Amino acid sequence: MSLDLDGLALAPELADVMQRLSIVGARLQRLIARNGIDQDLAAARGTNAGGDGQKALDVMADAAYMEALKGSAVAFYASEEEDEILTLGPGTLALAVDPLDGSSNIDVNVSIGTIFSIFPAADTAEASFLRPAREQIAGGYMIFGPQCALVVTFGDGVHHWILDPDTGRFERQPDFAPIPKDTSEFAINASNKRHWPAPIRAYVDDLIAGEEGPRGRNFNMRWIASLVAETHRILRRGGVFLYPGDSRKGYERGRLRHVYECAPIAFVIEQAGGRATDGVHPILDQAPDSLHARTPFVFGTAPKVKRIAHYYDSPEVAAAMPDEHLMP
Ligand SMILES: O=P(O)(O)OC[C@H]1O[C@](O)(COP(=O)(O)O)[C@@H](O)[C@@H]1O
Ligand SMILES: [Mg+2]
Ligand SMILES: [Mg+2]
Repeated sequence: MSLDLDGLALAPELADVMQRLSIVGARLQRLIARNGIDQDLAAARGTNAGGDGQKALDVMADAAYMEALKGSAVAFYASEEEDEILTLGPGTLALAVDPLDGSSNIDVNVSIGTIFSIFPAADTAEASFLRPAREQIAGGYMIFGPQCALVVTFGDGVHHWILDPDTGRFERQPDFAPIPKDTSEFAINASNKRHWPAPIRAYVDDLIAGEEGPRGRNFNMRWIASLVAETHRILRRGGVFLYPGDSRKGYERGRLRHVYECAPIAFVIEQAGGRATDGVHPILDQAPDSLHARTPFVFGTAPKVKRIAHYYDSPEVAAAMPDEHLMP
C-alpha cells in the first residue's frame, strides 16, 4: 500500500482506485526527476483531441494511468489525451483525468501534476461525465515539484499526503484548513489583457491601481502556468485565479477544460471553503456539453470570487464593496 487511507471510510473499490493513482504518481515523480538523464519528456508527440500539442510525458502519463486502472472498478476512462471515452471493463466508477497538467513547464523544472475526477458510472460513458460537476464523488490532483503531494476531496474536507521519497509511501498530513481570506495575490496571464471581457479588465485594473486606486491597497501577482501549482498555493495561502474566456479564436470559453481540470479543482476549492465559478456561476452546478468542453474559470478565496461576479453588474459598486459584505 503506498497510500494510508485509514479513517476515511472509503468504499473498497474507491480506495483501490486511489491506491492505483498514487502508485502511478510516485512513478511519475521519479520519471520527472530523471528528465534529461534518461529521455526528453518534453519531446513533441503530436496533438490531442483539444488541438493542444502533446509532449512525451503527456502521452506516457496517460498510458500509465490507463494501464494501472485496468481491472479496477473504473468502467469509463476519460482523458485530456484521448479523443473518446474508453471503456476499461465492467465497473461502478467513471474517472476523468488530465494526466499531465502544466505541460509547458515539463522542460523548465517547474511544478506540474495530474488532475482527476471520479463519478459513479452512469448507464453510458457520455452520461457518466456530461452531468453536473456536483455529482463527483472524488476530485483532486497530484503535484510533482520539490515535493510530490496528493490532494483530494471525497466531499468531506480536503485531504493531503506527501510522498516520502525514501520509502515510496504517501504520508498523511493534516487536512487543508479553510482557504485564508486576507491574501492579496491574484493569478492571471496578464499578456492576454487586451482580449479579456470588460469586467475582468476592470477588476484587474483596480488591483493594479493598488492603494492609489478604488481598492485602497496593494496586490501581488503570480502566474506559474501550472493549474495544479496555482491551486496548491491558493489552498495554502489564499488568493484568486482567473482564466477567463477572451476574444482570441478558440478561447471564447477560455483555455481550461471543464471535465478533467475545472470540475475537480472546483470540488477541492469549495470543500476548502473557497468558491469556483465561470466568472459568475458556480462550476459545480454546471454540466459540460462535450468531453473536452472548455469553461472560463475563476476560483479562490470566496469574497474575491464573489467580488469578480459583481464586476459583471457594476465595476464601480463592486470595487467599493467591503470584503465583509462579500463573505460567504
Ligand atoms: O499558457 P497559458 O495560456 O498561460 O495557460 C496556462 C494554463 O494552461 C495549462 O497548462 C493547461 O493544462 P495542460 O498543460 O494540461 O494543457 C494549465 O495548467 C495552466 O493553468
Ligand atoms: Mg491541464
Ligand atoms: Mg494536460
